Amino acid sequence: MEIILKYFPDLTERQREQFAQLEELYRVWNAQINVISRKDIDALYERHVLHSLGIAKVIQFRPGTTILDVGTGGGFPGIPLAILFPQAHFHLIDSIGKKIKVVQEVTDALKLPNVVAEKARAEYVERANYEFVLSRAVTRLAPFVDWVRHGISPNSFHELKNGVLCLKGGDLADEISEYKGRVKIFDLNDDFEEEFFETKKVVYVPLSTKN
Ligand SMILES: C[S@@+](CC[C@H](N)C(=O)[O-])C[C@H]1O[C@@H](n2cnc3c(N)ncnc32)[C@H](O)[C@@H]1O
Repeated sequence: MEIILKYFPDLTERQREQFAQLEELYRVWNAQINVISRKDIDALYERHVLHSLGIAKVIQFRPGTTILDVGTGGGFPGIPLAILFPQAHFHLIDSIGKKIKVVQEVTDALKLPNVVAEKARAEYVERANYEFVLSRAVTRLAPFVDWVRHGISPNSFHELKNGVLCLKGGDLADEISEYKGRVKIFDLNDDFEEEFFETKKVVYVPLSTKN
C-alpha cells in the first residue's frame, strides 16, 4: 500500500481506505476464484494496482469520461483506476462470468458507484459509447483494435484523442508496425523507479472518427 502513496500522495482519505481494502478483498476472493496468481497476490500493490495506475501517468480522466476495460479479469486495470478517478465511468467486461463475479464483489465492497461489471465479449460491445478502451494482458494490438474500434465514441474531451490504451510488454516493434506514425508508446519506467513490471509500456492508438 505504501508504494501507492509514494506515487499518488494526494489521495483522499476515502481513496486511501479503498486502496487499503483491496489486499484483504483479493485474498478472500482469490481463495475462491483464482484471478491472480498466488505469488502475485503477495505483491498485489506493486504488480497489479500500481501497474494499473500507470495509465494515470499517461492521461488524467476528466469527470464524465466513459471508459471500457476489456478482459478485465479480476478488475485490472479498471478497479484501481475507478478508485483514482471516481467521477469517470468505468465499464469492466470479461468473457468469463466467474471473474466478473469477483469484480462485482470487490466493487460492491468498495462502494464504487462508477463501475459497471458485466460478462461480455469485446467483439459485442455497444457502438460509439467509449472515449477510451483499456486493456492489460489480453491480446495483440491488431485483433484488439478490430474488436473494439466500433465502440469508440466520436467526441474527444481530452488532449489525448479517443482511442485504446493497452498495458503491454516485450518487443512491440512487430505489433505496432501497422499503426506507424499514429501509435504513441509511454514507458512506465519513466514514472516509476522500481523495475517490477513485466509489461512496462502503455501503448496508445487514437481511433476517433474525428481525428
Ligand atoms: C491474462 S487475463 C488479464 C486479466 C486482467 N486484465 C489483468 O491484467 O489481470 C486476460 C483476460 O481477457 C479475457 N478475454 C480474452 N478474450 C476476451 C474477449 N474477446 N472479450 C472479453 N474478454 C476477453 C479473459 O477471459 C481473461 O480474463
